[in-house]
Amino acid sequence: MSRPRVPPSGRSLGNLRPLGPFPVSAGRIPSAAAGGLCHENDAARGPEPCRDAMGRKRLAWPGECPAGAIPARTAGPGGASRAGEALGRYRPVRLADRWAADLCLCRRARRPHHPLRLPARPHAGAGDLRKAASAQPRQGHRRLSHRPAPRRGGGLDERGCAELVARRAGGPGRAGDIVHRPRHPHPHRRTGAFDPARWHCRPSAPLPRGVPPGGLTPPVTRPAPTHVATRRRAGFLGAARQGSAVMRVAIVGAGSIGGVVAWYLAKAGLKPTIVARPASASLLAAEGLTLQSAKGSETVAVQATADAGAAGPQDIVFVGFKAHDWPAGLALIRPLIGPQTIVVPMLNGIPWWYLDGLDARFGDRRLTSVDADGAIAAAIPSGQILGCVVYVGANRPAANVIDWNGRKRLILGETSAPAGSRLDEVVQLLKSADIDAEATPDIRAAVWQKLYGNACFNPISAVTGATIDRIVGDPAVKGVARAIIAECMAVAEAVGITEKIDIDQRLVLPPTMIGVKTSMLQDMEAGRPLELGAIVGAVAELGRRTGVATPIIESVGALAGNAWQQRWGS
Ligand SMILES: NC(=O)C1=CN([C@@H]2O[C@H](COP(=O)(O)OP(=O)(O)OC[C@H]3O[C@@H](n4cnc5c(N)ncnc54)[C@H](OP(=O)(O)O)[C@@H]3O)[C@@H](O)[C@H]2O)C=CC1
Ligand SMILES: CC(C)(CO)C(=O)C(=O)O
Repeated sequence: MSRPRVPPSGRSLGNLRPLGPFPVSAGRIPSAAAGGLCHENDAARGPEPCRDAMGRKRLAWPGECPAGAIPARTAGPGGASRAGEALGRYRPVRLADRWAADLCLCRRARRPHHPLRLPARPHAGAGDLRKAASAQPRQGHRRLSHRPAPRRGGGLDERGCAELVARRAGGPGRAGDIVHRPRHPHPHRRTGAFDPARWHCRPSAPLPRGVPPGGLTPPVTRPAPTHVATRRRAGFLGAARQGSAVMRVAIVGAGSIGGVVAWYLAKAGLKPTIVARPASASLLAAEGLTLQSAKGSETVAVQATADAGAAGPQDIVFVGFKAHDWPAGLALIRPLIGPQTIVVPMLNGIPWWYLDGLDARFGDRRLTSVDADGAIAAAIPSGQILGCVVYVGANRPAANVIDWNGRKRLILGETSAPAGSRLDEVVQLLKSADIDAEATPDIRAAVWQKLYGNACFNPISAVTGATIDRIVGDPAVKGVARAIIAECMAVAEAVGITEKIDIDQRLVLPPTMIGVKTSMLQDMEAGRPLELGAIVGAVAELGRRTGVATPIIESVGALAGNAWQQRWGS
């Protein structure tokens, strides 16, 4: 598999330092009290005017602490030392705020993730983790925790943290233990009080279960088929929880996005089956799936197979293919689909199903830019699809290792049927696995909301090689992005989307987008095909059908395609 080249600057998902005075928020951590959001979708709400400590006007993101309003450090667990704070080594942030932000820290102002420690030096970036990963035998890197920076002045090192927590919790601490933020809403958020019972300490090398040291390929367990009537009565989740019926969940295309979803489902004990090409399937089955983020690195055991027929019909199939992978990948999906199967394509761009169920004025339902010969529509029954919009940032340095930016938001919606219980159940399933899933009554509006960003950032990044912040940090390039969004909005309106956005607000980045390479830039760097059909071609195609001109997005798309050809051949 070709791997993305890590540029000499090391500026990748995890190792970032924006250079210019970008129109981004000042890197404050959103406050819990104000709802602390940290999603790209915050762009839809946009920054709000406020004043900083000097009384100057500035824009702040919803939930963001204005500079003058950052609360003083509270004396809760993990508070940094006063000395460190005075030296400017620590950001005086309440931990409750950090949890509320789900450790979704601004790359520009990113601080170590350890909830008990806020030292000065940035923690290891993705590049460091990769080095560490390659330096260790696979079996030995089940937990590739970030090695904390050496102590400088105040702050606790990892060992100190473990001991402190253990002391507070009244139990023994071990060096290397990782202290996790509480999984559930926590009294700290309201009171700031410390409740040791709520903290988890995990041993340093406990995972994955079921992967023996030699790395055996575990058999793919194929649960006994459940009587459909039973599942219907109990609902999917109900059936799974009763233990009388095992819900069968498969992930096909466990790349960056599919991998994040697979990891969370596996971690939650839902035993998803990953269906992949033989090499990836054996690697995943033998070594597990590793997720690396600012929180650390953890590997879970997964069931993986290249034999979709053996896995058989599933209750839910999540598909993480890129739009152009679908036609070739259908062979892997078909055996997983039975009459009750729900298929969830996790995609950027305009999906092939977009025109299903819309009125006849759009003519042919088929979008040739994404489903040229109608093979996808023929293979996936339209009534069994749940649309899905993905707010996750991830990269895949190896077939079983994912670098992840910490976001795990999926928006799901019915594509043609009215929203109902099956949508709720899939959302609940994802939530039960700690994925931030939401149901929307209008999945097409959600598709466009996300597409406004992808349609400009992805092809521009493929042409220029710029991370997203550098695109909006250059006024001329930002102008191109603005023009592309305006064209997209005109097409969206023509196909019936009434929701409007403020383009300038859409181009003010939330902290998590700083330094992010788009998936299209990652593909460009790795020599993989670009997802231009769904992100550019389909917008232009819908524009043609509705009489809306899209010259800018078509031009940038053409440049991106040409840049790929010059670099990688046709
Ligand atoms: N990456 C990101 O940050 C984001 C991506 N998205 C969107 O999510 C979707 C998925 O993207 P992403 O996860 O990045 O894609 P990746 O390229 O990381 O993953 C694609 C997966 O599909 C597999 N695959 C492709 N073709 C086949 C085939 N014919 N048979 C079997 N397996 C196949 C690949 O397997 P193999 O390794 O064997 O090639 C890989 O596991 C895209 O629409 C993307 O735009 C949305 C938000 C953010
Ligand atoms: C850039 C990002 C994460 C959000 O626009 C994305 O969706 C992509 O990389 O394709």
